[in-house]
Amino acid sequence: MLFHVRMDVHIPLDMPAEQAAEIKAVEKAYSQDLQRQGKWRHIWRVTGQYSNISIFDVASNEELHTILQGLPLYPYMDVEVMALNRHPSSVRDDDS
Ligand SMILES: O=C(O)CC1=CCC(=O)O1
Repeated sequence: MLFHVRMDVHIPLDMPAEQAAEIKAVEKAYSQDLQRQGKWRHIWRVTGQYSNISIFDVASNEELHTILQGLPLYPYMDVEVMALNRHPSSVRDDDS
């Protein structure tokens, strides 16, 4: 199942820089592990914003929910999820 996910990150301004850097490092490793597993298919920075647009390929709504709640930055994010279906006009074999 494919999902389009937008994550807007709002790290509190009073969080110590060292703590923020540590959370971001753990977040990166978590994300890259899921990318290597093929579950986090794409991640794109939204130009000019501390936001990303991601495509997840997971087995269920529950799996996506668990992945998102496991993000180290999750407590500091607004997350928007859209479920995707294959478009009948698509010529791509890898988008379902
Ligand atoms: O920087 C972001 O957009 C938040 C984030 C999600 C995965 C990652 O590595 O950073």
